[in-house]
Amino acid sequence: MKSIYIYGASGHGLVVADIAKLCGYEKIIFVDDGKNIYPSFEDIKENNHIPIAFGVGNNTIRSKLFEKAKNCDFKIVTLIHPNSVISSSVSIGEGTVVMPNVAINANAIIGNAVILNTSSIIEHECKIDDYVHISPNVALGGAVKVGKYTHIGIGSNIIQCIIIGENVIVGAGSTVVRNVSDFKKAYGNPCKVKDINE
Ligand SMILES: CC(=O)SCCNC(=O)CCNC(=O)[C@H](O)C(C)(C)COP(=O)(O)OP(=O)(O)OC[C@H]1O[C@@H](n2cnc3c(N)ncnc32)[C@H](O)[C@@H]1OP(=O)(O)O
Repeated sequence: MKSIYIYGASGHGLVVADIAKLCGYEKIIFVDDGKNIYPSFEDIKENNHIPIAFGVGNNTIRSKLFEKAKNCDFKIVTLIHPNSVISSSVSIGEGTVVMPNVAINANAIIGNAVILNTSSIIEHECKIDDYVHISPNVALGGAVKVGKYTHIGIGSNIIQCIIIGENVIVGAGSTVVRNVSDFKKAYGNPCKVKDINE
């Protein structure tokens, strides 16, 4: 029986587990360091013959789980929902999850442990760095760049060629028409930009 660990038994983890099943994994084993009903990473770390994927939506936490699994030589799985549409020229990193109805167009580059959530559109030549979360119904125009740890909120639109830095949050339903630098929060239409802790 084909087994997989899903590290993080959150609501997001449930969605990841559904995709894993559609990708042919018959036995889902949740791993969670904070919930006693599941084994912790410490319990499973010697069993690195079973592949692993990540079920945590928080970008910083997901990056730490990814590094832990990598350091213990786990095979890190990239899960792609069969109802996504992906150009053959796209590259997708390890530990990334592509959810239903996602479209990724020509020459886009997607990093490690990224979440491309339901119905997001990643246009041609976009570059999405590691540990990014692109929420449901987001549209990125052509050649948009998104830096590490950034979260693009649900239903946002980003026009072509925009550069969004690292550790940025783009608020739900925002329209981004100018570049956004690192550690900013940007929301509204057109979005206003503030320091992340403002
Ligand atoms: C499957 C999934 O669930 S995926 C997850 C999807 N989740 C998201 O996309 C959430 C994205 N996060 C947001 O949009 C948040 O509201 C943030 C990060 C933009 C702002 O959060 P905070 O800094 O905590 O702002 P806060 O809630 O205090 O609101 C501050 C002001 O901004 C306004 N505001 C907050 N978010 C937005 C937004 N997305 N667009 C426009 N205005 C907003 C508030 O109404 C408030 O206005 P007021 O001062 O006039 O009352």
